[in-house]
Amino acid sequence: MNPKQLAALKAVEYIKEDTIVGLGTGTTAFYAIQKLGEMVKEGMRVRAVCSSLASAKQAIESGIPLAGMTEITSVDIYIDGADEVDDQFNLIKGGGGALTREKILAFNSQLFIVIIDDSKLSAKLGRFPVAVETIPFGYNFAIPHLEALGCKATVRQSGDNFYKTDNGNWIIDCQFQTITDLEALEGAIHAIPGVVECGLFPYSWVDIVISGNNDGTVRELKKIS
Ligand SMILES: O=C(CO)[C@H](O)[C@H](O)COP(=O)(O)O
Repeated sequence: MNPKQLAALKAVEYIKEDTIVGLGTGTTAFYAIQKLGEMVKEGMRVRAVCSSLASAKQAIESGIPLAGMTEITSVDIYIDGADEVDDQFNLIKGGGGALTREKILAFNSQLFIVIIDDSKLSAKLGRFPVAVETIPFGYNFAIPHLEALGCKATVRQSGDNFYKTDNGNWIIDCQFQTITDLEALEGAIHAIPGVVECGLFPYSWVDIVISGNNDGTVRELKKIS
């Protein structure tokens, strides 16, 4: 079994009967959705909210009922991958472009479980670019302000076009050096008009990180504070 699948299978053990489950996006979350689909087929009663149209499609095809968005204001558990995780559990997410919906679910979850493989671990964040979602009108205005914060900013492409998020927006990938103060950087990015959200997730939102390894082991990490 690959390390992402190991982490995902461990995480779904936390899902309880009759709960609202937030389902993330990406190749690691894929395995969690797949397993939850099997659990539902075996009789488990849950309803899901997904952080992307792709994950919602997979959930529906796997037989997982979706919750109506007008019915819920929080989720019991949210399981999702990450692109980079530091010692304190600060995260960079958004490699799959779903950061805004992911952030809404993470912020509004009772239990946020991050599933990764060991290659995602860093002592300090900064290896992976920070995705910044902007409305199309604002993206080009935002670039110099983002670069003034110390990054190299690149608009994400999909073939010959700009990559379009599920919210109809563009993404600017911002490659920083080491990120020393996540909250200050997040605040500065949010202050730029036209920015919808960015892929920085503070440690205080994260409850559990589960990481799989190529050697077939999986572990729950301890937060270093
Ligand atoms: O943030 C994300 C999508 O927006 C993903 O969780 C992140 O990119 C990790 O993806 P993967 O599990 O495929 O490595």
